Amino acid sequence: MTKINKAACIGGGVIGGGWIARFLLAGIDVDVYDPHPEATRIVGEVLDNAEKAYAMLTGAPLPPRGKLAFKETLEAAVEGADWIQESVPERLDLKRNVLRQIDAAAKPDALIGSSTSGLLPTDLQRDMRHPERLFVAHPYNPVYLLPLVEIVGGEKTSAATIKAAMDRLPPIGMRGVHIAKEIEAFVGDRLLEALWREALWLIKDDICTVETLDDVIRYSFGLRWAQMGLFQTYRIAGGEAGMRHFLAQFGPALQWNWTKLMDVVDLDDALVEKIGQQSDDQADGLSIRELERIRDENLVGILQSLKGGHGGKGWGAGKLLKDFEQQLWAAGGGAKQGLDITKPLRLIDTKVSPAWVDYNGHMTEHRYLQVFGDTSDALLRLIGVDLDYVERGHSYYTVETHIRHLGEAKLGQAIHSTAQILASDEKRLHVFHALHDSASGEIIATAEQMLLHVDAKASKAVAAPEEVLAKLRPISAAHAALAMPEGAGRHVGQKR
Ligand SMILES: NC(=O)C1=CN([C@@H]2O[C@H](COP(=O)(O)OP(=O)(O)OC[C@H]3O[C@@H](n4cnc5c(N)ncnc54)[C@H](O)[C@@H]3O)[C@@H](O)[C@H]2O)C=CC1
Ligand SMILES: C[N+](C)(C)CC(=O)CC(=O)[O-]
Repeated sequence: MTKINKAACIGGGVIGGGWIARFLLAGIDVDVYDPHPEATRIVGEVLDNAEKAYAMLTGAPLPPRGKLAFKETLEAAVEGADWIQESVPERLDLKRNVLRQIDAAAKPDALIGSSTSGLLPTDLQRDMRHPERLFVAHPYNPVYLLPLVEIVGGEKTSAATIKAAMDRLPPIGMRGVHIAKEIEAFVGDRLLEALWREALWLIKDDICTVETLDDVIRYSFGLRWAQMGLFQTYRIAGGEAGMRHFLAQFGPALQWNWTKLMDVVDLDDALVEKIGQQSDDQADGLSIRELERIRDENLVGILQSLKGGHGGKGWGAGKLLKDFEQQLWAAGGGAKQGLDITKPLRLIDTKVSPAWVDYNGHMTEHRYLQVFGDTSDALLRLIGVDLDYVERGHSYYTVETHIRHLGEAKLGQAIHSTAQILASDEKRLHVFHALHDSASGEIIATAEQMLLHVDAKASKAVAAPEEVLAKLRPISAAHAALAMPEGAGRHVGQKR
C-alpha cells in the first residue's frame, strides 16, 4: 500500500475540514489554504469533534497526529504535497481557477482530487496543463468517519492516477470506489438527489413535516442501508426466491404514479421558510456542533456494531474499520519496540471518551477491563502474539482478573496504562497492570491478570513455542528485579 506523506487542503469548510481531520488523524502533515478569516477556528472545531469521535471509535494506537499549518497562499500550501484536495464552493468557474493554480504550483507527481459533489472531471480539468493527475474524490460528510470516496476520472485523467488514488485511501481508513464512467453527481448523489427531490415535494404538498419524513427514514430503511445496500436488502425482501421474485413482484410498481421525480420543486421563499422553520423545531435548540457530536457518537456506535458483524469477521464499513485497526496495531506495535524493559511498560495512551462515561459522570466499570484487556493485548504483541499468530491457531486467554478502583477518570481525561510481568513460564503469564492519570501520574486503578497460552482449536492450555518464549523471557527477567507492586496478590475480602 502506498502512503500519502504530505497533504494539502484547499478550502477548509465542512468538507475541507473533514479531509483535514482525516489526514491529520492518520498521521499525515497537512497544509491548508482558505482565505476565510475564521478558517483556523472552523477547522479547529471540526478537528476537535473528529478527535472525540476517534477516541471512541478505536482503541488501536493511532499514529502521532500530523502537523497542521495554515498558509497565506495556495502556492505555499501545495508545495511538496503528494495529495492535494480541492474543497472550495461548488462553482465551476471558481473550481477551474483554483485547479489551474494548484496545477501550476504542485510538484509533478502530485495527485489532485476534487471534492465536487457533481461537476464532471472533464469540465474541471479543462484549463490544467497536467490534467492527467486530476480526478474527483467525492467524500461523504463527516469525512473523518464515513469511509467512502467516489473516484471519478475525466477524459484526460490517466489510469495510473486513478490507481494511485485508490491505493492511497486504505492507509487513511477510507474505501475508494472507482466509478466506471463520468456522469453528473456520480452514483451517491444521483441517489440522494432523487430522494431529496421527492422529499421536498412531500413537504411542499403537506403530506408530512420534515420531522416525520426523517422518522420514516431513520426508523426503517435508514437502519437497513447502513449494513446492506439497496440490492442486497431487496434480495432478502424477495423471500426464498430472492431477487428475481422481488423484481417480478415489485418491478411493475415502478410504472405506477409513485414519484414526482422529474418535476423539480420550486424552492421559493415560502417553501424555504416552511422547511427552515420545521427544521428549527426539529433541532429543539441543539446547535449544529451539538448535532454533529450526536451524529458522530451514533455513527461510531454503528461502525463498532458492524465491526462485530458476520460472526466477528466484520461486515461492510465495519470490516473496513477492522482492517484499518489491524494496520494501526501492526504499526503501533512496532513503535512500542523501543520500550525500556527495566520498568513497567507504558503500553496504552488514550482519553476517556463520552461513550465510556456512566451516570456518575466518570469512566464506567467495564471500560477499565477494556483498557486493561487492551494493555494485555499490547504486551502480547510485543512477544509476537499478534493477529497473524492468533489466525495460525494459538493465543493467550485470560483466566482470572482482579481490578481495584483507586481514583476516578473523568470525561476527556488523558490516561495511560503500564504492565509489569510478575511471573511467567511456558504456559502462564502473570501480569500486573496500572492505569494512570497522565497529567499527575497518579494510579487510578490496577488489574492483576493470569493468562494461559492455548491451542485455540483444541481449547486447551499448551506450552508457548520457543519463538514467543524467547521474546517473553528478557522482559520477565528484567521485571523480576522490580519491587512487587503495591496491591499485587490482593483479593476481595473482609476481616471477620
Ligand atoms: N457539504 C457537503 O455535504 C458536501 C460537500 N461536498 C463538496 O465539497 C466542496 C466544498 O463544500 P463545503 O465544504 O460544503 O463548502 P463550505 O462552504 O463549507 O466550504 C468551502 C470553503 O472554501 C473556502 N474557499 C472559497 N474560495 C476559496 C479559494 N479560492 N481558495 C481556497 N478556499 C476557498 C471558503 O472560505 C470555505 O471555507 C464542494 O465542491 C461540495 O460540493 C462534497 C461532499 C459533501
Ligand atoms: C448535498 N451534497 C450534494 C453536497 C451531499 C454530498 O455530496 C454527499 C453527502 O455527504 O451527502
